[in-house]
Amino acid sequence: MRYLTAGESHGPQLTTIVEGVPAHLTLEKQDIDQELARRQKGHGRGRRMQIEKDQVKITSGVRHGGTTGAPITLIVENDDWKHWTEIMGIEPFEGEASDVKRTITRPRPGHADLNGALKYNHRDMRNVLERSSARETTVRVAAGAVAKKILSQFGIKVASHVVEIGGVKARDVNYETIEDVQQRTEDSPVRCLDSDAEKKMMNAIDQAKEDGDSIGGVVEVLVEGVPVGLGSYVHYDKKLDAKIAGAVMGINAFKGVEIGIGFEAARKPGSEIHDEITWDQENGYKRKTNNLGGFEGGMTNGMPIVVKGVMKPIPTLYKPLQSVDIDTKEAFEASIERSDSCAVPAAAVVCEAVVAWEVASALLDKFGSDFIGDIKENIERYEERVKNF
Ligand SMILES: Cc1cc2nc3c(=O)[nH]c(=O)nc-3n(C[C@H](O)[C@H](O)[C@H](O)COP(=O)(O)O)c2cc1C
Ligand SMILES: C=C(O[C@@H]1CC(C(=O)O)=C[C@@H](OP(=O)(O)O)[C@H]1O)C(=O)O
Repeated sequence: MRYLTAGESHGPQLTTIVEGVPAHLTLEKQDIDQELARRQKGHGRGRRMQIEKDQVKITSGVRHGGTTGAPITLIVENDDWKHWTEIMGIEPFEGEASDVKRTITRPRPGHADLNGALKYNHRDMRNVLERSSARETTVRVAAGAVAKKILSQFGIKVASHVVEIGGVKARDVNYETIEDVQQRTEDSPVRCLDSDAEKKMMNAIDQAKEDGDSIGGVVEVLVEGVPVGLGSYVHYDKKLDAKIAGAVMGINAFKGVEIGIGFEAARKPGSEIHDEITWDQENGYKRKTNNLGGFEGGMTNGMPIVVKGVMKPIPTLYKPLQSVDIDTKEAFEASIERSDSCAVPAAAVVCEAVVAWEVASALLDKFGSDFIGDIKENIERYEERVKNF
């Protein structure tokens, strides 16, 4: 599967074209809207999220609630667009050219503004921020919702939770089932499983906001029910753990990825890290532990996939950092755009989407991608062979 996205943060809409989705997958608008709504929630978001009520329009590739195998076009309109038509100057606007006084000439440290302006020769850095904005993650979540729907056909479940915000760490990351994680995180304003840490995280976000500052954190994505052997060791660009790492790093403001125990592996001997192999008649091969987060040799090993991503603090600060005006070259405080003070809970949903996408793509690479019924049969046959191996 592949997808492209297009659209500006304050333009009319975001669009994605998703290609390679098997035919005869039941896909309703609601499957996507519920993921879009999850992405909009979370303590610490700015005023923009009160303006938007993200809903998808499916304009191709789906008929009578089922996919046809043709490219699927997904559109999310920006409700805020009506306030930005003059500044954006996108057709069919027929007024004067954009008001030059609204030109952005003071780059924000930590955002794409200055590098993008230099690279593309934009003297108005709005041309950069409109596309570098994480508003684009709406349609990545929409594409991820399609991936999740594919995975759900084969009993593969995806969830995420927030494990750290602004230095406050969740202690109780124990959970019974993946449904338990899904339920408890939906009930939490910061998507955290530890209710003590949840309150401290909310306080940290409120404090950052009061101080005109921002904070980041760590999210964890879990994928359960994955067959053994997705991805491959035979070539670097077939390793599924590497693809997942790339997808997570591709999320705006993500600065690090861990698979399983990740960086902790540097501090422990092999005897405490590697997951011992067992076998029994009923279940076939299993692991006693899951330190390596479901991967060996770039392939899934049948254990749950466990991926962590680190999000840096939001760059736009109400207490701005020093910058330089690109017109006058004078030192200025950076431009203040309306902003989130913490978007880690929302980013967890984005992280889920991009991981689901990579896993679903690897699944279709292995088992075929034309008709959902053929894929089911292929998986059943494969799982039988693996069990009796
Ligand atoms: C869900 C989400 C919301 C974000 N909201 C903001 C925001 O309100 N203000 C801001 O300056 N950056 C925000 N960011 C981060 C910027 O988009 C990001 O830092 C920027 O694109 C530069 O990319 P980089 O941080 O990956 O280098 C957000 C990121 C995510 C994932
Ligand atoms: C719009 C979203 O996030 C935006 C991401 C973002 C950025 O710079 O990344 C800046 C803010 O945009 P605005 O200035 O319009 O408030 C966020 O609100 C969204 O997540 O849907």
